Amino acid sequence: MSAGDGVTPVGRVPAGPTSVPAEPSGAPEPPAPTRPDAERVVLRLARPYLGRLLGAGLLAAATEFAGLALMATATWLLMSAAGRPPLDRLTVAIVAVRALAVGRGVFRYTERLAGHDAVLRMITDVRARVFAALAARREGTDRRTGDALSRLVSDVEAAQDLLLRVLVPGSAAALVGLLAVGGAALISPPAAGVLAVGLLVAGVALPALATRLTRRAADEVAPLRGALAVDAVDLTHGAADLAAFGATDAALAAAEGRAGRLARLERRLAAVGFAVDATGVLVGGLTAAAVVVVALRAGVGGVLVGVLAVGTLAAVEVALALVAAARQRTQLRAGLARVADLLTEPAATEPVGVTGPVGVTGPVGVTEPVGAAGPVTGGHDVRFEDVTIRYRAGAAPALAGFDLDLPAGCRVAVVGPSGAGKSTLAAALTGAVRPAAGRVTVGGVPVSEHPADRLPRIVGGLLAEAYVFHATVRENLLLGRPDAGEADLTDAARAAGLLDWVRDQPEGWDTVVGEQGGQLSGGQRQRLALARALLAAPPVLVLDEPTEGLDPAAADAVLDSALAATPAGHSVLLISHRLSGLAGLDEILVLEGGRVVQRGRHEELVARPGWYREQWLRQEAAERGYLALAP
Ligand SMILES: Nc1ncnc2c1ncn2[C@@H]1O[C@H](COP(=O)(O)OP(=O)(O)OP(=O)(O)O)[C@@H](O)[C@H]1O
Repeated sequence: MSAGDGVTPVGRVPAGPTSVPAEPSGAPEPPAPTRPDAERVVLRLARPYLGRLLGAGLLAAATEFAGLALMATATWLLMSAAGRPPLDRLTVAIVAVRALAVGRGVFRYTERLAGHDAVLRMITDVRARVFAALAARREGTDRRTGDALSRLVSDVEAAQDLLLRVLVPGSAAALVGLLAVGGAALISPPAAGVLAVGLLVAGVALPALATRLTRRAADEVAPLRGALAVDAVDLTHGAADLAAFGATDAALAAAEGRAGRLARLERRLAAVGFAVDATGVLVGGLTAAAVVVVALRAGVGGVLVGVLAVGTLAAVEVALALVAAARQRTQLRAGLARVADLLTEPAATEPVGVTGPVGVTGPVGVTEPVGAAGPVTGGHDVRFEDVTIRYRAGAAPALAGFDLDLPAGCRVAVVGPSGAGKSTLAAALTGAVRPAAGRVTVGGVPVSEHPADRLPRIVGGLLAEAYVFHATVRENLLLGRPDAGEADLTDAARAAGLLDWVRDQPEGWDTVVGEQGGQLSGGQRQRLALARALLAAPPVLVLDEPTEGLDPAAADAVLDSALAATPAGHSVLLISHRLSGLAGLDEILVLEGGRVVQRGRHEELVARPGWYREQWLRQEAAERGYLALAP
């Protein structure tokens, strides 16, 4: 990314109705530009399972061939039996029919087993990589939850279908087609020539036609499905706000519009599919008729003509599997392109720990952070050098020429009005946004060069809009440090002012907090997120508005105890609106419009005219008034 390019942080979702009701904002992405190499990217991941896939392909070919041979042998048997020959002349054919009928079932079963075994192994790997890429994505993304979900589920299934529904049956059909022509040539070379033409029409021309007719519509389907997944998330999570603003109908109408378009596209795809299938049946019939005429003219005997006719019908049917494969391939293109895009993004999104356990699911489905194998110890100096961050090209920078030295063990607060750039600072430190100019280093190494699974163990804490999982209090806390014991949980909860509440709950640590902590008050949710950050205790602890939602007295107490609970030698970067409780910090920076306008210790700043002093006096007066009114 060049300096000045817009940077979009990870995990920040444009809030509220902005993204929902208006048709243009929620409109589906334009069809993904097709990547010619998308299939290659996905197939590269299948390499370790090539042997298994090859086996599945051969078994699929054996299944189809057994079916074809069964039809041909059964026809020969029936027609020969009509002439009442001695039974011993039919014995071999009778045994062959039985063997082929049983063999076909066995081949089909083992093919499914081998194919699914290979593909499910591969898909686990692909899903882990896609998940890791989504999780490790540090910049350039404003992907929405629903879209990410859609990538993780349906797009990844495209990779599975590419192998199971396109490559395996497609190559089996091609192989069996060749064998059928070879077999027919043994009876009558001219008839084999006609069969070859019929198979080329069914297996090459028709698939090409199907691809041509459905490509455009198919390319629109995947982004539309992604947009609908986003709609589903917005409509459920934003239901209360939409209702409050009377925007429910508009949002529903927009979503219905997209659903209608998707249905129309799918209908069109189905109609073209039926037409092509019908043409395929016609091609089969015409080819069989032509084979019969040519074979009769070539003087082939009656029984063998019958065998050729039925064999032709069966062979064309096998070749028509290529039409289905082509159709499927067309429909998979957009999904595959989206997966390939994600898997080939530049280094910053390099898959995290794909060789190890990625996103290990905990006891009730809370996903542990990658690499959260215990706290990292040791000093980690943080330095911002002339850092400029711009979210959109041409827009005013969120941070401009920002410098900060945060030696290991130092405690610094960043304060300032709303929109000053405080959270952007934290995002730059955690690698969620990348500076357009300047650099941010931790332990002397630029943030972007830290391995993605290591940085969160050095820098972390309570970030803006911390997520609370639909799990128990214990599980939410253990996310911070999976190996924490009961005493650690108690200490962290006490420091965050959550312990009394936990002890009051009948289920204690096992109290389920609801989706996004919906069964907690705003303050309890904040304390829970703070306790988790304190439990994680990274060497560089970022606390973005740790006391938001707490009343002044509780906020002071929680901030004091949280700072006291931070181990000596660990640095703290505290971001706050409130100026109370900052007296013990080593330095306070006042940000305005992305620039540092004041810096110093609390007692220096309150003594100087400026934003800090004004704000301090205002907050003091307001809080004194609040406390005076409080019962
Ligand atoms: N994801 C984003 N996309 C575009 N602009 C953004 C994004 N996040 C923040 N900004 C802009 O960057 C500027 C700084 O925002 P930031 O969230 O860092 O401010 P803040 O000081 O933390 O504000 P607050 O105290 O209200 O949380 C603001 O002008 C904001 O509109």
